[in-house]
Amino acid sequence: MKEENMQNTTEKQAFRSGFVAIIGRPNVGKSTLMNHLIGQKIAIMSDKPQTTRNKIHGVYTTNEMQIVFLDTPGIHKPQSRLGNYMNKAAENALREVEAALFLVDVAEGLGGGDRYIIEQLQKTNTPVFLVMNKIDKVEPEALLPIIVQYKDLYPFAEIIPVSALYGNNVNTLMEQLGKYIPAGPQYYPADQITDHPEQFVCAELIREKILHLTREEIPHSVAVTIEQMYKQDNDVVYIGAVVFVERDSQKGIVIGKKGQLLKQVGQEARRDIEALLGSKVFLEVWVKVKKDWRNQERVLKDLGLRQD
Ligand SMILES: Nc1nc2c(ncn2[C@@H]2O[C@H](COP(=O)(O)OP(=O)(O)OP(=O)(O)O)[C@@H](O)[C@H]2O)c(=O)[nH]1
Repeated sequence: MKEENMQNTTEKQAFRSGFVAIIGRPNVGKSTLMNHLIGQKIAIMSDKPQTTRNKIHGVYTTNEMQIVFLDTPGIHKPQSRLGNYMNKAAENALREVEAALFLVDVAEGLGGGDRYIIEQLQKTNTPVFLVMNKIDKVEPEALLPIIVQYKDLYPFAEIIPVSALYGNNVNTLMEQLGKYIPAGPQYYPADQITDHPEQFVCAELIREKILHLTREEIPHSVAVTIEQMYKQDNDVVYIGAVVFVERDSQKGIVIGKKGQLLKQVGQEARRDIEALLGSKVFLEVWVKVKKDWRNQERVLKDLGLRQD
C-alpha cells in the first residue's frame, strides 16, 4: 500500500493527511493559533488560563492536504482530578499524532511550566515544533537568546517564531508542518471544521462568556451542559443550557443583580451560536449548584470529560 502511494507521488503529488497536537502551558495562545488556522471561532479563547478542557479537533483542509488538529488542555502539574484528566488527555494526544506544536510565550520567557512539558515530551518520539508565539510583544533581538535556551533542553524538529493573534509567519509554520504529513486519505469533508457535536461548542461559548464577564470571581468552578437542542417549527433552534457552579455565592455572581449578568451571557452567547449555526437561536440558561463537582469522577463523566 505504501509503495503504491510512493509511485503515485512521482506521477502526481498524492493527497496527504495526518493529526497534529497543539500543546503548551495555559494561556500561551493555543486556541488563538487554532482559530487563526481554521478561520472560525471553534476553540474557546479567554485571557484566563486553562479554559480548554476537551480535545477539540480543528480540521484544516487545502487541495493538497488535510490536518486534524488536537487542541489539548494545557499540560500542568495536577492539583485536582480535573487536572489529572487534563494531563492524561494531553499525553494521549501526543501519542496519536504525526507531529506536535509546542507553543511558548516569548514575552513570558521559559518557566517551570515549560520545563515540565519538555519533561513530558522526552517520553515520546513524536517530532516536536517549537512555536515561539506572541513575537509581536517583543523586539526581534530578544528571540535569539530564547531560542538558544530552548534548544539546549530538547532536540526540536523545527523552531518557528509566530504571532498567532496577527498571523505573522503562520504560513511558514504550515509549510514546514506540511513536510511531516504523510500520504493519506481525506478524513473529513473540506467544509467540516470540527468533529465535535455542535452542543459542545455551544456549551464552550456560554462558558467563555461567563469567564469574560465574571472576571476573577468565577475561576474554574464552572461547567456548562446543553440539555436540549432542537429546531422548532418556526426554524428557530431552541437551546436549553445549564451552568454548574460549586457554591451558592457563585450562583449569585453568575446570575448577577436582577439577573443582569446572566442575561448578558445569554445575549452574547446567542449571537456567537447564531453565527456558528447560521440560524436564529432561542437560548435559555439556568444556573445550578453542584458542590465540589471538580473532584467527583461521575460528574466529570456526565459532563463529557471522559478519558479515552
Ligand atoms: N499579543 C499577542 N497575544 C496573543 C497571541 N496569541 C494569543 N494571545 C493572547 O493570549 C491569551 C491566551 O490565548 P489562548 O489562545 O486562549 O491561550 P491557550 O493557550 O489556548 O489557553 P488555555 O486554553 O488556557 O490553555 C488571549 O488573550 C490571546 O488574545 C499573540 O500572538 N500575540
